[in-house]
Parts: sequence; C-alpha cells; structure tokens
Amino acid sequence: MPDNLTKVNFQASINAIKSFLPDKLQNPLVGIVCGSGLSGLADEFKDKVIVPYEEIPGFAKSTVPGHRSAFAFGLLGSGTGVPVVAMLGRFHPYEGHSLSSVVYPIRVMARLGVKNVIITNASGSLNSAIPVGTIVVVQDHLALPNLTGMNPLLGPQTSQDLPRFLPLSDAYSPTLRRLAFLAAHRLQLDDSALAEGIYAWVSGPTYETPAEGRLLRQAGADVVGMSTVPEVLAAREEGLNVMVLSLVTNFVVIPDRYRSMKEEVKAELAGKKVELPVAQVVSHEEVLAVGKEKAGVLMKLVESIVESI
Ligand SMILES: O=P(O)(O)O[C@@H]1C[C@H](O)[C@@H](CO)O1
Ligand code: HPA
Repeated sequence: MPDNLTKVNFQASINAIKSFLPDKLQNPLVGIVCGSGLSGLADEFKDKVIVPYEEIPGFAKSTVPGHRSAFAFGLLGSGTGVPVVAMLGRFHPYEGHSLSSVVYPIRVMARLGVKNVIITNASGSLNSAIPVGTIVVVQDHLALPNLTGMNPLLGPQTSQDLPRFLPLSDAYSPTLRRLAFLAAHRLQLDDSALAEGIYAWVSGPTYETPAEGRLLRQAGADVVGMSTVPEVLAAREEGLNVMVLSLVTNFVVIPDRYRSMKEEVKAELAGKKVELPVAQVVSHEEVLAVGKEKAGVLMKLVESIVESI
C-alpha cells in the first residue's frame, strides 16, 4: 500500500465497505479495535455483518495468530443497540506494515462516522500491583519509538484539515475513562479487575530483555505492548475520543538482581554443585490463552461502556 494515502483511496475503501452494509449499519458511532486473542469482543453484536479486509481496497492482511482480518459491523447493547464497528485483527509495524497502513483502518472508521474508539490490546505487566488478568484503563503512554522517529504522523499530512502539531496531553479521554469505571461498578466487577496505568509502546516482535523491562518500569510505565499507540495518534488526529483497555497477559521478567556467572564458576571451582539459572520466558501462546479466558469480561465491559456513551 502506498504510504501517501489519498482521498481516492479512502473513497474506494469506504465504497467497498458500504456495499456490504444495510442502512442501519452504514454509520457506526463507536469503533472497537480487538487486541490479540480478543476478536470475541464482537460475539454479542446483533445483525452482524463481516467485511473481510481482503475485500477492501487499501487494506493489508493481519498475519498474527489470534488476529482475524475483518471488520465486524453490528448493533451493540440493549434495545435497538448502538451501531458499532470492530476491527477483528489489527496491523503491527513488526509484521512489515508501514505505519500509515497500521493506522489506515482508524482513519477509515473516522470517515464512516465513528466518534469514539475503544482500543484493546494484550500487554505485559511491569508493575507488581497489576497482576495477570487485570484490565488496565490506560491514562497515558510512553512511546520511545515516537520520540525517536517512528511516528505515524511523520510525513505529508493525510488532509490539510487535520492539525500539523497534535497535542497529546489530552489523548486518553477522561469522559470515556470515567465511563469504564462506572461500567465496572454496574457489572459488579471485583475492585481488582480494573486498574489504571501507563502503556509503553515497543516495536516488537521481540519481548523485552530484563534490562529493557526495568528501563520502562523506571521510566514510569505500568504495562508494555507492541500496538495501540500508532492507532491512538491517528485517532486523535482525526478528532476521535479515545479509550484504551489493556489486558495484562503476562509479567515482564525483571529479576531483582542478576546471578553472577563469575561467582557461580568460582563456587564450582571450589567444589560446590552449581545449577545454571533457567530464565522464565513469555510466549504468544500464553498471551492468547489469557485473552481467551478474559475476553468475556472485556466484552461485557465494552458493551456496558458503549451503552453509556
Ligand atoms: O495486538 P496486541 O497488542 O493485542 O498484541 C500483543 C502484542 C503483540 O502483537 C503480541 C505479543 O504476544 O500480543
Ligand atoms: N511485552 C510486549 N508486548 C506484549 C507483552 C509483553 O510482555 N505481552 C503481550 N504483549
């Protein structure tokens, strides 16, 4: 896909999408991005219509296990329901997609009428007070790639109507974050089910070394993941209200201290029996398993938030 997207691309994408949709689904108000293992968030949509990305000009294909490659349109919530659209699968820069391809679906959703976007992801916890299974309502982000030149808003502007210099001090909507905690209360979720924190974006696809995890923690991040921030930037540029819900799927391994191999060998030479350390490692399978286990709670939460927007 070309990096400089034009209005023609948008129109072609939108025409293709709309050709699948009945009138009542043509203008969704809320967009939902499903993170790793979280495509089940669309299971409750009424009158659901699936639009595969491969049918939409300008769209890439998601290659990550646990990510489908389609939009789901439908009505969510009680009564007639709110028209919504969910991305069943997203694009990550580590798959080889350009940053403009990664955020293209967000820009398309904005042009379909979406005003509020709920972005979900799977993340690793850097904070011992935020255990696996917690849903973190993101307050702010820390994006080293953005600060060092990997920013989806770099380059010619998608439209002259959009701001050139985008402020990010208000990126995570207080209105939507409030609705998340009120929804958790309505659903009688345990107090520990929902936490707040700062999301660090890394490019991946490698998980962090212990030293990198420690750096991010010391810099103030609570969770770390490989997505979301480019989408947040594009959504804010498009004028959307943004909420991010991050499901903690694993702890980032950060030992209090390193075992010294030099000391181990000295001990061995002195006749002591030495066992080499076996590092704990994280896997994408673990990430998907927690996503599967918690998708139901996240789905109820998203539904309740959408009803109250
Ligand atoms: O798309 P998300 O951010 O939910 O997926 C996370 C980050 C990586 O893509 C993957 C690593 O396990 O899960
Ligand atoms: N690090 C980065 N991204 C992730 C992690 C992690 O530990 N878990 C899920 N996505």
